[in-house]
Amino acid sequence: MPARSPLDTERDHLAASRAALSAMRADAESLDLTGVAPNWVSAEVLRGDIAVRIKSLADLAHTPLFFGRLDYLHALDEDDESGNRFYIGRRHVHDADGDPMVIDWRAPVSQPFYRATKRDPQDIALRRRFGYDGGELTAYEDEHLSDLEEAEKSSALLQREIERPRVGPMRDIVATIQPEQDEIVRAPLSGSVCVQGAPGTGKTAVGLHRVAYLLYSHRERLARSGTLVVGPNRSFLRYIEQVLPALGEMEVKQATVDELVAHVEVRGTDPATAAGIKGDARMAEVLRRAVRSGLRMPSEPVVVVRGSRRWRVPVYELEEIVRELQSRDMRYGSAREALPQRIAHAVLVQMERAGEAPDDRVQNAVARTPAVKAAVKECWPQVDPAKLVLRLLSDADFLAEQADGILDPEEQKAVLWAKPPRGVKSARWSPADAVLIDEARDLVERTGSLGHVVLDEAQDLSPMQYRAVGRRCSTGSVTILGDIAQGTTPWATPSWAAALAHLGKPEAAVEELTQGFRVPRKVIAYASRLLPAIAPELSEATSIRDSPGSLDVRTVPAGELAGAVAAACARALEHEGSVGLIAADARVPVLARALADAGLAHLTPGEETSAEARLTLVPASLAKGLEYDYVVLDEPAAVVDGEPDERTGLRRLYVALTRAVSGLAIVHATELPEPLRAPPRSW
Ligand SMILES: Nc1ncnc2c1ncn2[C@@H]1O[C@H](COP(=O)(O)OP(=O)(O)OP(=O)(O)O)[C@@H](O)[C@H]1O
Repeated sequence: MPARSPLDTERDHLAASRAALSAMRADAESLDLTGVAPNWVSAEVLRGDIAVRIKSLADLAHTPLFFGRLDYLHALDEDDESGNRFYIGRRHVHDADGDPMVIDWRAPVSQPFYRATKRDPQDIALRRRFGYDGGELTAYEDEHLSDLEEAEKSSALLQREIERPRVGPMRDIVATIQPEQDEIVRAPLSGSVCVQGAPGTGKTAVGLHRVAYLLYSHRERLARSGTLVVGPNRSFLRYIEQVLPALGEMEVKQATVDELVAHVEVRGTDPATAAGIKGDARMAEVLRRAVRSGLRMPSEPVVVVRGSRRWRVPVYELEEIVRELQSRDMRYGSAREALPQRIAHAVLVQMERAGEAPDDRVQNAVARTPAVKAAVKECWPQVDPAKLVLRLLSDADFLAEQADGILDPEEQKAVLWAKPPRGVKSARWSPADAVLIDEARDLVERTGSLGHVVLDEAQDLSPMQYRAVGRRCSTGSVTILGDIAQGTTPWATPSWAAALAHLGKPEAAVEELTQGFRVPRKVIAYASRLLPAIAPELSEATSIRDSPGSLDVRTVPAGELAGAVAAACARALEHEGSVGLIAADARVPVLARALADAGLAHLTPGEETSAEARLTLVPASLAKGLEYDYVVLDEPAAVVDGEPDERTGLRRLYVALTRAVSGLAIVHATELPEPLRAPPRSW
């Protein structure tokens, strides 16, 4: 028999691991729950858990079960049967004896796969990467990390994975997480991390893998407290939603900031000035005052009648109770709940002095008497957060009182409704109003905190929005991902220090990612010409992609623009992979018609690209976070003009210029914005 090649041996291990995974699944499916759970509720919960486990044990034919191997120089544990060789994959697989066949990428033993270098081999003799074609193992590549003779070389498999055309939703990157990314992924749960990174440096990917890592390392704690990924809009969330399930994590919630604060129906918008003021952190103080504006000192004593006796709590004593509650760092609603008990306690003290021995039940009964209730209503009225904000935005005198010394008269005028609505239901609430209501709610009743929140495209939030996200992780931690240069709201944060302060996590470490995985060299160099105008403090991203990429800039006569753009899309579609046509929002209808005239069907963002439908028409306002193999960019000057000021316009353009994985074609009739006028460098 001919000797088996190393590749054959690895394929044997793959086949054996697959068989072991099927056995694990069969085991889970055959679990008999009869008599295990004490009641039907627990039985249902258990059944649900098992269904999730069965699903997570599915063997996805096209997803490699392992993508790497580590041979340690020394066995990690003398008694450990598994020795010093580990296969690294998306999930743990063990054989019938419980011995590991594949180790989860998140386990501590897997860490050197991502971090070990020749300079710091971390006790690794061999790191092997596997190449697959579909589900088939076709290649491997070795690095002998402890062999100083072996020259360091860049990995062709890694490069191939990074250059692979992208169709469909975002994929995981477990096989190729880079050392600087891995440090963020595996940062401890207790600390909050803020990542500044140029376009395509893997911020979103890193954030999602971090959640998966934290869930693995702190499963029970986070299962109880919950985890959440916050993204800029639904189409973005749809683009990333399959990454965590592919990593075996089905329970992570996703939401936009607007969805987090959806206490009222949002049907309106604000002019930029009003939105800016409503999003300003000073509004938190205005609301704090407004919530407390109904507090009054008691005007009459409380008289409680029980049997033949009357008990009287004098005004000065009631005042003391109210003052004491006011001085405490308590939510308005909790203090309101405590007040009747405090008054009842004062009655109880009198009863005890008179020789009675009342117990808790008596105190509760006294707290519920009409006299006590009336006093509470007078001194500490109930606050409905939406009604309060409604009043603040419609009643000029009330606003003036609450905003005195905080907002100047011009600012007050800007936030007041021109025509006050009749009630909460009929009001045309804007997104910024909903955030104000959320703040007011939190002043009344504490918002529950999750264990960990990932906030993506964080540069665009207003201070009030940061506060809304911050209270959802007040006792947990947060991963903040963003790029100051891509801030396109009028209130985009000027610095991460400011954002972190509003989030309530000023101590978070700020890390920077600079290696770009998406945008080819030629394209990122061209886009980076905008940096001095939009974020002079940031350094240009480097591209770790080998290919320089293609960059084509064409000028056409104004009357021919839409047709030339459609033709550029047709040319892009000749290549493999996805195509995104990005244009100023206002130009989308014209271009939709031009595509139809050219016989090109198109999708809208959020609709999944597939081998048959590969062209998406993307309004510039929705391009953030997305990527396409080929991008056709329509009329850059229109993208800039679509924004209220030039800096925001150039930032929007920077986002549009940095969505391409392989090639970018720019078609324009109007002169290009100044930094882009000189022709691109040839490579
Ligand atoms: N280590 C890696 N290996 C392979 N691909 C990677 C790696 N890191 C990132 N990528 C890929 O690079 C692309 C860009 O990543 P991602 O969208 O996370 O970047 P980003 O920094 O969030 O970009 P943007 O600022 O534009 O939102 C994605 O296709 C991602 O899968």
